[in-house]
Amino acid sequence: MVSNTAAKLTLKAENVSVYYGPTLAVREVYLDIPRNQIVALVGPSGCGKSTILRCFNRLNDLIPGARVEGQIHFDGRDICDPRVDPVELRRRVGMVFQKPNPFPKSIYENIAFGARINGYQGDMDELIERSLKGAALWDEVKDKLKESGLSLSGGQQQRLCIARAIAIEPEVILMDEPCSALDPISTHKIEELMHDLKKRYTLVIVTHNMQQASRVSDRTAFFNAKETAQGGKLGYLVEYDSTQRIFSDPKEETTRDYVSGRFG
Ligand SMILES: Nc1ncnc2c1ncn2[C@@H]1O[C@H](COP(=O)(O)OP(=O)(O)OP(=O)(O)O)[C@@H](O)[C@H]1O
Repeated sequence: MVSNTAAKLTLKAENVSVYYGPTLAVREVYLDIPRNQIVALVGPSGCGKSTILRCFNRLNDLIPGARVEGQIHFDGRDICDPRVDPVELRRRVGMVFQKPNPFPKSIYENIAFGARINGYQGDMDELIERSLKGAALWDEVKDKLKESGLSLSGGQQQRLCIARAIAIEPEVILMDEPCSALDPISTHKIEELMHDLKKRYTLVIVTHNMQQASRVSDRTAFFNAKETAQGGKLGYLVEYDSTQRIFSDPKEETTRDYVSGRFG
């Protein structure tokens, strides 16, 4: 029988270490990602946040020489198992990147394209409308669906990428610094959208913005890195707890210093 706690978990990283070639980049990470929550990964540059994020949908597979050790449980399976189909995994665990990256196609096609590839057979117009509404973009684009996705503002493009991600009905959405290329108003819109999205999805976000982490996330993982003898950096997870605890009463002094802006 699955325990209550396990039933509420979406993803669970167990003793995950990632190498790039011979170099260990981040070591021995344990992280539980609860369903319908937002988890923020924070920490100074090079501590391995993006590397860990990419483990959750096996995007590191696409980096030559990258190797992941340990286990990541998703829906009762270890997704690091080579028998798991990474394409199907990425349908269920979608990704939104730092720089908005719409396809050079119409707004409509930006969403229809992925849906078709994933075998969507329903009413495409209805899917486009539902996805754009889900990404809080419909009202702004409903009269120009045939225009290029690239004609939109940066913030609108990022919401188009979110619409594209949710059109294929993932369970988890990974976001790697989704607002770092956006102005404060667009950032605010995306943050509001995240609150809305977590009713249906589980979100894991990497952010350098401590205020953003404290505003949007339920749980925060603080990573740090130490210098290695070879002059590189080795990332590790310092502390993972409710966001409220990490920002008000963390266990570790380095966490307190980082979230209050004293280093990094
Ligand atoms: N494709 C790659 N090839 C080789 N090394 C890499 C690659 N991607 C990341 N690394 C190394 O892995 C370590 C962790 O990088 P990562 O980008 O995950 O950190 P991060 O915390 O997300 O950093 P930032 O906040 O600057 O984006 C760094 O030392 C980085 O140089």
